[in-house]
Amino acid sequence: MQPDAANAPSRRLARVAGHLNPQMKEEGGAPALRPAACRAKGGAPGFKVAILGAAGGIGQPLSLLMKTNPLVSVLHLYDVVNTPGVTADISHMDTTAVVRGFLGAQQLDAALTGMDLVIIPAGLPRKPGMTRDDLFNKNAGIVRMLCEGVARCCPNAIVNLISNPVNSTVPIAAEVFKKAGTYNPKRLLGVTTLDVVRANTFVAEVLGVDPRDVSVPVVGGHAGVTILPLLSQVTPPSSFTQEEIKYLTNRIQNGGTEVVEAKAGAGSATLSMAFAAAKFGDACLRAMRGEAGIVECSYVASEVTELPFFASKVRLGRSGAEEILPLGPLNDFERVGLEAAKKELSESIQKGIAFMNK
Ligand SMILES: NC(=O)C1=CN([C@@H]2O[C@H](COP(=O)(O)OP(=O)(O)OC[C@H]3O[C@@H](n4cnc5c(N)ncnc54)[C@H](O)[C@@H]3O)[C@@H](O)[C@H]2O)C=CC1
Ligand SMILES: O=C([O-])CC(=O)C(=O)O
Repeated sequence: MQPDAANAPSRRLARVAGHLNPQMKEEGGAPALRPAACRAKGGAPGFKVAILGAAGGIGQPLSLLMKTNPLVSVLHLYDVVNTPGVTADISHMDTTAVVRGFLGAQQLDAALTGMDLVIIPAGLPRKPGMTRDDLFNKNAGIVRMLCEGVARCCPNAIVNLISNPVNSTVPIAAEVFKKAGTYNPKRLLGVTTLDVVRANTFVAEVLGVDPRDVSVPVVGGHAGVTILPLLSQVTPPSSFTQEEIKYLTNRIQNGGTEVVEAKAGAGSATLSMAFAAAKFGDACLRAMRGEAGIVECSYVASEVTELPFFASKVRLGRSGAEEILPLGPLNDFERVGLEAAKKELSESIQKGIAFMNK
């Protein structure tokens, strides 16, 4: 080898070094790679996904799981703390997605620009003794600010909203998008997948079968009595005693509280939630790619009941929630549950809308 050649900077290394994110370095963070220059070689281009609240209890394992998703080509990790470390760590995983970190409000727009899917687990979690609604005062403002960013920078992105109280934060997000003139109800999806994941698990335990073979529709909303599992519609078709129905309904409705109490002040469900959000995010991406027949439960703008938002089965497509499926036949127990769910949901929806219009 010529001495000159040995001393010349490697073109390949220069390419990587040249793509350090100077903003992250200025703020004392670890360097990150610019996505545009670092597209996966050979594979399909994939989707650009942002996670807002990526350094949190849900955000970190969710970032890890989305980094393993082959449909993701670029993964933007945004938070107001700790993204340099999380980004450096996750970026070393030898999977396709290129990871880039963004820290603090001044980098929100850069995090969101060009995104196809935005997943939002930012906000405070519950402690024992709190309801999800007790999080409203803190999380409403966070969701508003982040959704204003979505409206500015990626108005056509599909949004998966996790931050609690979901029953109110989804209406808040809808109002933000309406005010910005970017609202498309198909693109705003409240994540209730954890309720379905729990329902599948608990029902499978009772039936003594593999939870992967069980599918329980869970409708209504995402808090207490608004979480309404439709055990009469479980697949494969299964019958339950009245005692089993009461036990399962109660356990599914209070699954979040079960975890909050077990964690005894250290937060709420994070790992199972990350699993559920990754599952739902993957379903959205597959639908956006054109895969047909993808049906998931989600809390969306809806005409299934008289309420403006309701969780039910939705058919996902290229543009998000393309069809809201009807509830199907309910038994007497479920009809009573539906009335209780609607009463509480109505108040939570109004609270969200009022927050945006005060
Ligand atoms: N939809 C659902 O099924 C579930 C929802 N949740 C909700 O998800 C939320 C997050 O829970 P955890 O991850 O356990 O909380 P966490 O406190 O561990 O993480 C939240 C993260 O959000 C970040 N954050 C705060 N303000 C922000 C802002 N303005 N912009 C960007 N990031 C910001 C924090 O810095 C933190 O890293 C909570 O509201 C919780 O109630 C939790 C479990 C299930
Ligand atoms: O219970 C909480 O506060 C978190 C949550 O939404 C859940 O685990 O379902």
